[in-house]
Amino acid sequence: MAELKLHHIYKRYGNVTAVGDFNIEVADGEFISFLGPSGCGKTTTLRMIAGFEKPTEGVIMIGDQEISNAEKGYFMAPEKRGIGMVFQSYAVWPHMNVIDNVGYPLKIQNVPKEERLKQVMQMLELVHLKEYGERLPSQLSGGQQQRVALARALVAKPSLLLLDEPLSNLDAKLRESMRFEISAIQKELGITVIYVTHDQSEAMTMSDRIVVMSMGKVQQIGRPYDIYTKPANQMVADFIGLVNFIPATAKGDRIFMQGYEGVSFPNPKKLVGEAVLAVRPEQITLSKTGGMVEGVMNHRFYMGDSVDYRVKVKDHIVRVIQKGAEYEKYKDGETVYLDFDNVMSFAKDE
Ligand SMILES: Nc1ncnc2c1ncn2[C@@H]1O[C@H](COP(=O)(O)OP(=O)(O)OP(=O)(O)O)[C@@H](O)[C@H]1O
Repeated sequence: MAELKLHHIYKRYGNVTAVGDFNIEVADGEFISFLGPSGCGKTTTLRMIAGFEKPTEGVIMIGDQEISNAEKGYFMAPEKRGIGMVFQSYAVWPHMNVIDNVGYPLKIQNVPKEERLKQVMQMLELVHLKEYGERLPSQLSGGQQQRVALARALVAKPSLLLLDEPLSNLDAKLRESMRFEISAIQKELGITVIYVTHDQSEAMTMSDRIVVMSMGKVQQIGRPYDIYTKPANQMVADFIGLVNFIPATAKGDRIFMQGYEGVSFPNPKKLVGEAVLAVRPEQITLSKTGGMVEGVMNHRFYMGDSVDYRVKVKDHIVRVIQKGAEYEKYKDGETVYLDFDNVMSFAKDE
């Protein structure tokens, strides 16, 4: 059972603030992803939880126990924290077979051989590698090696598991299937997981909540649905999913699309003056006969299950994605009309 709390965590390297004021309370059994572009501070935060980096400020707690308190100068050694970890470079030992690799954490805890083998085989069953116990890592695929690393992290029964881009070395298909396997294992064991990734679809499919980070700062913490449909700012809207930003002006209870003074949307945030409208490509409907704004078909990309259109609307290129559309329905250069649904709005600098 592990609840994890980060309270006003900062990490500074000289005058670089790698992480600034990170706060979260993670519930027992929750799957949390840290998501953000390269250099946003995900790994640094994870390493502070693991105990490989000391926070410059703030407190980290597992359950009721402080594992790090910068003000008091208290810092628990990584091996005492009882945390499991799998990193991007999932070093499995090349000279040990799968059983010995997975059993290693138990061996250093002096667990007797028979008991060790029993626990190792349980873990190998969980990660679907029961038949591979005698093999050396060189006789396994990348995905199988990844699962050995996962089994090794899990065998010590950590209540908190930290995963840092553990699927990044795998091909697209394997990554996809491993997502579901990791989720299933996490649910079955009821462990708390912190998962670092820059892959938004990975975070969306696996997480109970996502922490979106940018430039060392938490931008939003929320359920995947809330992050996607109610992004806190333009950075989050842009990073999670695809989005068109359209300049606009807010007046009273409406926001007017720039260049189309007749086209306006509700103003729930009571913005004033320069604003930005944001609409997802799949929330735009195309038509030949009429709609809110007129545009010219610029490009079409056939994606199999959908067509990805670029439509020139005045000076902007608007991206529209239609599921199940026929590629030939619109021709390049043809006049088309667009209707916008679920339009989001932000202040210009939000
Ligand atoms: N030891 C260090 N000394 C100075 N700056 C550092 C150090 N470690 C990290 N940083 C800086 O802190 C910031 C956050 O780095 P971090 O590795 O946490 O990012 P990240 O989000 O995990 O990125 P990536 O996805 O590329 O791994 C970066 O700007 C990085 O250059």
